[in-house]
Amino acid sequence: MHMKKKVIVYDRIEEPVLSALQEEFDVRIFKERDAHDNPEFLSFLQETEGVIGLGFPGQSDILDKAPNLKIISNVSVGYNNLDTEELTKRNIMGTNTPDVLTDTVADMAMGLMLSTARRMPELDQYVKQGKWKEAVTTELFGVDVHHKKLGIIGMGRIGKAIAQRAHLGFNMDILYHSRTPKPDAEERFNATYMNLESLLRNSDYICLITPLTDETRGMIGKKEFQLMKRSAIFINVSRGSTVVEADLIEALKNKEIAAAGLDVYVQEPVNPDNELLKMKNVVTLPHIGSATAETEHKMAALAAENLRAGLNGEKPGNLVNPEVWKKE
Ligand SMILES: NC(=O)c1ccc[n+]([C@@H]2O[C@H](COP(=O)([O-])OP(=O)(O)OC[C@H]3O[C@@H](n4cnc5c(N)ncnc54)[C@H](O)[C@@H]3O)[C@@H](O)[C@H]2O)c1
Ligand SMILES: O=C(O)[C@H](O)CO
Repeated sequence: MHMKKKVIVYDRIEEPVLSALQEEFDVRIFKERDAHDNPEFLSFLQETEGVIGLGFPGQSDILDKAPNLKIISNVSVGYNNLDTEELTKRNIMGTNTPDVLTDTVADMAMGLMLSTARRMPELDQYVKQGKWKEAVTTELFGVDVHHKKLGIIGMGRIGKAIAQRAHLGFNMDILYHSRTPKPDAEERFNATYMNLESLLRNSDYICLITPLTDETRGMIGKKEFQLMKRSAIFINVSRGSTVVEADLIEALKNKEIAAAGLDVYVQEPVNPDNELLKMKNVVTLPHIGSATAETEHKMAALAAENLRAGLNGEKPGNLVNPEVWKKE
């Protein structure tokens, strides 16, 4: 009898993609808490050929326990959960889901910027508590977004989609810092390339949207917050660990910056005792940049396509370690 290949769905994958995978493969769903010592997880992992999901810890200690693994298909564009060198060494493919989420994340970055600047969550509470009159006071007025300077750190797919919205929709001046200059962004959004220090000094809004790598880990800390304007509003939609969170808390407490809008945290789910959650000038979201019904579906479908290709001996469209692919 033909044996179905074993596949782990890690954390979750949306329907109807899950049902389709269950038809084709021997699927088992595991959650983050299982990754460490659940004997059922460890025994299934021994025989697993493919993993699909969110944030599977693709590091050597887990890979040692997965001798048959061929592919880890992330349902995310970020792949900081994967040790790509280690995967390549072991001939394991890693894939991600770029492009399909770009506009959704950029919409959310603009939403965070607007809601932080115009204090929307705070005002929402006043209205719902019947305190309309108390809400309409100069102390609770926000600041303008339009015609201000937006500094984008990481002018990639999402960075450019943010620049498009901010420049064409809100008449913002775009400053940016990236590994290399992006002539297309300069042409389309009149964006100005700057070193990090100049960007931090000159921006009214700073939006961080780089991947998390060895280079970007902690790239915004005490020194960087001190360079920002006291009126600056800081938005992080990248990964929590691109920022030194303790330094962000200090900068907000000491009024070195005005406010922050955050979708990501060093620890997720964020610890309820985290001081950021107690600050009125911080708008928080639970890492939902790409989480709309439409985009979740597109990401799940693309990740399943990558998984199928990898398990059928074809080259997946979104390899994050392309050097692993060798034609026989
Ligand atoms: N909050 C969310 O829900 C959410 C959703 C999607 C993506 N993300 C994050 O956004 C990241 C970017 O996604 P993308 O599709 O735009 O990726 P991308 O690869 O198209 O763009 C990343 C950009 O960052 C730049 N960069 C890399 N290292 C840098 C450094 N050291 N200094 C300055 N710039 C640097 C690159 O040059 C590139 O232009 C993802 O890796 C992920 O971590 C978060
Ligand atoms: O990287 C991404 O796609 C999102 O942050 C979901 O993890």
